[in-house]
Amino acid sequence: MTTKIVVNHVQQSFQKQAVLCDVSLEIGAGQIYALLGANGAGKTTLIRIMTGLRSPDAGTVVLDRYDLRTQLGQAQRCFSYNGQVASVDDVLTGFENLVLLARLRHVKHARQAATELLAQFRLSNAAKQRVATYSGGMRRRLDLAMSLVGDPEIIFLDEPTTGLDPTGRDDLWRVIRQLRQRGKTIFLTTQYLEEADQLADQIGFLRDGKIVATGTPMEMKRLAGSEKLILTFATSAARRQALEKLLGFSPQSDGDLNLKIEVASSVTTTLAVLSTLTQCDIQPIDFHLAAPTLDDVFRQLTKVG
Ligand SMILES: Nc1ncnc2c1ncn2[C@@H]1O[C@H](COP(=O)(O)OP(=O)(O)OP(=O)(O)O)[C@@H](O)[C@H]1O
Repeated sequence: MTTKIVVNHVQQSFQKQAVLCDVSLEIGAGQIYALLGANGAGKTTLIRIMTGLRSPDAGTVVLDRYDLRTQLGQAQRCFSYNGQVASVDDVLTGFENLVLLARLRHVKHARQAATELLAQFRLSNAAKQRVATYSGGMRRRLDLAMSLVGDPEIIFLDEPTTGLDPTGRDDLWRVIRQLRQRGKTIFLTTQYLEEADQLADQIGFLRDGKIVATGTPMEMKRLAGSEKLILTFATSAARRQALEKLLGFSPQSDGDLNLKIEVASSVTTTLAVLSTLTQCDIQPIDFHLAAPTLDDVFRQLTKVG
């Protein structure tokens, strides 16, 4: 796989306060990379550096083979940046916004390109409406459509679904997945674990100015440990009794009525646990397997760090 984005040992401080200490990452062509981090972790700072809007104190960024320090002009032609603040003009219609930008970017057949983008983002019916009348979700979709004018290879999205309702968010996720299917390379920042889980091929956790963990959503979840078998009992007395009988499985109490058991091999352990309980005539009223979530990874990273 060709590498599209390389960030090498980037550092950035503001008033002697280090925000990015040493950030390196690589993203392959056609991949979605989600950078996760809490408020103020430095996500926007990194995206601004990766798009040439800010020069870092140290380190380099290469986009599609172009080093931003020396080839910013060439690099700018291959990416688009969609920031947290919408870049659309309220007074113009959706169509006019797109045509204007297409002409500024010297796109041939600007009107046709605008019409196609409106259709792709399910905005054809609103094409002739002023943007001031659009809902938040429609504005965000138009904003994303704007960032695709000129058909860039690399797309940067800074917290793309912040402020959207669940329908607007699902819409945007669908569009982002379609872009990936068309071979676009996407770097997005998010505070939402679920968003990273749903969209990303690679996830990076930014904390204390560093990427403290990186991997696929599956690898990240493995970092949080194995699956857990959750057993629920009708009374706390039954739960206590079960706890004594299951000591060999290292059960942990989880609330008043639940027991939690880590299972390396889910089927074998679940069968063994249930068979032990049956032999002792103890019946749980419910049981289920819980896969680790990215929340667990966050907790794990906080514990380790
Ligand atoms: N131009 C600047 N001058 C001084 N401090 C700055 C500047 N830009 C960012 N910072 C500081 O750097 C830190 C990281 O900010 P940044 O906006 O990159 O975080 P973020 O992870 O994007 O946060 P959020 O999720 O809230 O958008 C913050 O403490 C912020 O106040």
